[in-house]
Amino acid sequence: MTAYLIKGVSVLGGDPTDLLIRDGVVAETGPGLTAPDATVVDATGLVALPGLVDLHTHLREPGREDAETVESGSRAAALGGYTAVCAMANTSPVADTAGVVEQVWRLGREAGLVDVQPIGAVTVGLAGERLAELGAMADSAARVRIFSDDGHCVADPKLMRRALEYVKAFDGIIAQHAEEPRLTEGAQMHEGEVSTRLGLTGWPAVAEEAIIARDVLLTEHVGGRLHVCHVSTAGSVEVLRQAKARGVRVTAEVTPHHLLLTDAKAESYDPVYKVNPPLRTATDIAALRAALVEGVIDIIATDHAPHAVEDKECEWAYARPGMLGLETALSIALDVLGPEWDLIAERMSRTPARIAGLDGHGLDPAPGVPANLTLVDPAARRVIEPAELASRSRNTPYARMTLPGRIVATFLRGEPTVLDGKALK
Ligand SMILES: NC(=O)N[C@@H](CC(=O)O)C(=O)O
Ligand SMILES: [Zn+2]
Ligand SMILES: [Zn+2]
Repeated sequence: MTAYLIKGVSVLGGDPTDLLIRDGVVAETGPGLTAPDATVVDATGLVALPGLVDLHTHLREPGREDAETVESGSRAAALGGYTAVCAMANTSPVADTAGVVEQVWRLGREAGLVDVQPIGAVTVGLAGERLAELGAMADSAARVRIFSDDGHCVADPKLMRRALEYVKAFDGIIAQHAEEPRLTEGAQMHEGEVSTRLGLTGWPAVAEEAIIARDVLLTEHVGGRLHVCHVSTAGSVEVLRQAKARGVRVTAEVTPHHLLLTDAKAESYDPVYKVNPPLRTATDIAALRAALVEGVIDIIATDHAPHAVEDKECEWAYARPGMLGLETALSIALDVLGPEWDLIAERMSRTPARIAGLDGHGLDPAPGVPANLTLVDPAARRVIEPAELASRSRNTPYARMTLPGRIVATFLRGEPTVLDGKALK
């Protein structure tokens, strides 16, 4: 195994120092290190962060390998500074058995670019009718601990209660896509002034808030663990604030796009802006940003949702919801939060690693710690070119935008997956 000597790097914004990486771990830190056998990486001006961890990624394999594969999504993740991603279960076939989650887990190991931790479905086929084999997925080689019907809401309160109860046996988490289905029938975008003007059917904020409120109460009742996916409204933040004040075991994520883009984007009728939950208002964005800083929202998760051209470049009403996220998330976080490196590490690495129970991830570089880390050039600015993304899909909402920050290198257990901004596999 090659040793790497990273010279002149700022760990989380601190004074320049050196990091020696050997045998998969950070062997030594401090200024002026030497190691004749090591490959030197000049990291002058770069910031080292613990490798990013995404709790919410769609990799599309098995079933839609034209949109993304475990390998292409892993490469996009590594280029985005990630060392671990949790793969959502809405594949085809659905990841609702030990066999499918083990397949995804194995494909992740073979790609070897990030740790791929499969999420299991809550219900068979995401149909919301009966519980999937949660125990078998937990006992499988993939050791599933997070279960989600993401893409669909577990709308039946009795099923949701049983799922929360069942996974307590192994300290599992139910990650909910909070969308009351009856309140969002035919919905195309956020229900508000813009939807009224455009004449598009609205997806009201209360459809999200009502499910979060219900699930928080169910979680409190059974003493389980709930994670709320892609929180998008100011009202949801208030529900979460109250729940946390009462000590309910609930965590929540916000996506980069919900921190930056508003429903006004729908005025273009460009389906690249169609997403679930929909882009909301500037008031919601302000509340989400404040909640993220405060910790009412625990993490940033990408909800990276690749879609093939024919599913996205069509009329708004027929387009699938979802947008790419892995290769731009850190830039959006820098744009929204500024160079608050400790906060970024907390919300994009340490806390998601802790929630998902990913040992060896989310740890600041220090002697003896597994070398899962990423090097960022905070001074760089880059223009997003969809054709240059590693994802198999092109549905980024940031096309031709200039964004701050560039991932220069990513290390997974001491081996570079990205160097000089290029993926090594
Ligand atoms: N976010 C989306 O708009 N789409 C996701 C599903 C989901 O996260 O709900 C997808 O799988 O495409
Ligand atoms: Zn969802
Ligand atoms: Zn999703």
